[in-house]
Amino acid sequence: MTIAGSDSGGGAGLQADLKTFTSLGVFGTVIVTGLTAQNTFEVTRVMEVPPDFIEAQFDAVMRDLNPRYAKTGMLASTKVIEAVKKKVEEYKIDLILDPVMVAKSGASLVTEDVVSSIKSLMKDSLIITPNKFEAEKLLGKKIESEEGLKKSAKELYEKYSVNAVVKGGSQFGLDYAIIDGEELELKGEKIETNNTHGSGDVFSASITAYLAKGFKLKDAVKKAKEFTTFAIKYSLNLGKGHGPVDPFAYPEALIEKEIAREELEDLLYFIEKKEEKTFKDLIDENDKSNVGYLTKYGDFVTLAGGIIRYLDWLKIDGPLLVNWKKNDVYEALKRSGKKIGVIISPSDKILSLAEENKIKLSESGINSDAITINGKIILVADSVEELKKKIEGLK
Ligand SMILES: Cc1ncc(COP(=O)(O)O)c(N)n1
Repeated sequence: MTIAGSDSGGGAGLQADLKTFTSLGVFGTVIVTGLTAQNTFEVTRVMEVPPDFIEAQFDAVMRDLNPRYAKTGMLASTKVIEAVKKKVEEYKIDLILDPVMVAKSGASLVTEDVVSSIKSLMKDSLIITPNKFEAEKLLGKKIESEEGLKKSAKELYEKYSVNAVVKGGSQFGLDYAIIDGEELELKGEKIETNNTHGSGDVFSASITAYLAKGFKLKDAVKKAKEFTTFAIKYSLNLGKGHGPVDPFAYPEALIEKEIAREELEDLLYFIEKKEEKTFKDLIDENDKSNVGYLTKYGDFVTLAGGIIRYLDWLKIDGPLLVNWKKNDVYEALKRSGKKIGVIISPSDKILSLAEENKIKLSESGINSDAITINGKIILVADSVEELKKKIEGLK
């Protein structure tokens, strides 16, 4: 469950939470605490949901769907926090408290000073996930170094008897957690991007989802860090301000691998059944893994054996492998920015097509149909259909 505000821009708030839950295969329920008129660079208005209506939402959800874990997002005022506190205690919900105060755009999301009421909610929480700025507010002091960040997690843990993960953001490039007294340093790949709108929401929502899936808190936090890093790595360049992170990047990468598999199977069937004659002389027996597909998430799918000659036939020598070995096909796809490729031996036909400018052959891969690497030619395309046409053109 998420207890959060709506972001009209779609990148943060309950929208980010629900996308995260869905991406991780968890069904999400929603207690809307407020509405924001917001985009990637500004929050023009915040409207609170009346506390009795917040309570009514809790009652409706808990009477029927009864989620065990909930995360908080924007809790705009003391009244809102009090209503949430009452219901979280009544229903004994395990709370992941994300003390959201300011949007990435710099605009305040709370209509008054809510620090002291957030502190009272901390006591009801399983874990809190402040960023550096929020931790400073909660502790009433500045965090200026990595050491200070580490200390702040410890202080929150000791002072409020609550597990804490303090997010260092791009300033520190790492997060510190104290969970059941144990220190944990969370370091992800450093990603240079301004598009981080919603990153905090995705982190707390993914902790919640992993807990709901049965992971222990420490593992849920570690996995959430990976999930969030991926969402930031493939964030979307939308809007004029901080573009949104993409919680769908994770399942999309898995789907892309499956599409790669299907596309390769389609290509191989085509070569085996329809273009055996064209291809027979173009296949070099010594080339293994001579077909491949590069997804937009950087996964390279290939065949262990590739297309081979067996007696008088062409045969497909599986199995399909992901990120097993990066070879000349991978290199050609990287250079050209294309998706699918196959290695062929230089033939008179392809060389004359290149001379006539019917096929663009290059080493650099720029705007090319085929790339030359180590004396080989890799025919590349954006889709299997396009590659089939290119293969037909080699007759
Ligand atoms: C409704 C709502 N909830 C949370 C955030 C925080 O997200 P961010 O800090 O990434 O802007 C937000 N901007 N809007």
